[in-house]
Amino acid sequence: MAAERGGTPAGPAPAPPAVRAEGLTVVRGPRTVLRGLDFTVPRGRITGLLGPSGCGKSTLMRAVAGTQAKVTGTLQVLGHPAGHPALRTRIGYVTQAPSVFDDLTVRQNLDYFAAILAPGRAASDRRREDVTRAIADVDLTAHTDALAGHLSGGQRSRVSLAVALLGDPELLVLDEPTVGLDPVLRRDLWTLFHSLAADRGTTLLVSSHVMDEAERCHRLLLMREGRILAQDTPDALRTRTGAETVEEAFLRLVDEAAAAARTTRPKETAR
Ligand SMILES: Nc1ncnc2c1ncn2[C@@H]1O[C@H](COP(=O)(O)OP(=O)(O)OP(=O)(O)O)[C@@H](O)[C@H]1O
Repeated sequence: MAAERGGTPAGPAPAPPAVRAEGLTVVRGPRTVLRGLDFTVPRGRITGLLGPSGCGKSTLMRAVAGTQAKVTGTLQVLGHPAGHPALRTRIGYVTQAPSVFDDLTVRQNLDYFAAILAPGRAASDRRREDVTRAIADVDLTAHTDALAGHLSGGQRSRVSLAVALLGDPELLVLDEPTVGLDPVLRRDLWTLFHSLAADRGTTLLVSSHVMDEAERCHRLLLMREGRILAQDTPDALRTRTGAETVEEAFLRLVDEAAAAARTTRPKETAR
């Protein structure tokens, strides 16, 4: 089990979060897509980013991965400002669109990216081990020599995930990794995510718009219309709202937010 960094002999001090955002705001085109978000992502845990389509999940992930323009506010990632060059090899980011070469096999795709991460003849044994392990991690060993262009959509996204796992990143940012997968593969991927967190100490930020995946996360960021509605464990969210499921808790929080907006609006317009 990976040790949490930052412990002291007097007692374990809580490790600083992997991601800390304060007043995070993103403008895309004419729209303010993220509106002053404050949140943290704890290290070595799985944080689920959940909310309806279009609420800003991908934009938030792009900001954390350092690929989003027009980001303001504070966004610290693994102790650096998001997008810092020192973060390039420490973050694995998988977008919704698989980025693989269709005319290469699964192994050739991974060999290519492994050679960028660890170039040179001296690293060739390590590269071979890393590639074989990453292919096994995503359950594609039977397809090692298949052309990526001949794989299904779900298999191609798993090749992208394997590429992200190659460098053993400290932070994995996964945008809807289970979309289009059958229930068995979804379960297997969640098992992999839990073993990455428990055995390798990896921090995972995983988005989904399927609320039943919320139960598989250690912690949740619930989003709606560019804002964070709540951040807590699934248990705490259910207890706080008196709901039986995270989906029901989400709906109650939406109603609470709408009621709060109704009570503040007359005062604002009365000025
Ligand atoms: N390139 C762009 N220019 C302008 N607005 C954009 C652009 N891309 C996304 N948006 C807007 O930003 C908002 C958030 O989009 P985003 O893709 O982050 O949402 P999401 O929660 O990830 O959605 P989904 O679950 O459907 O992927 C949406 O309202 C979308 O219309």
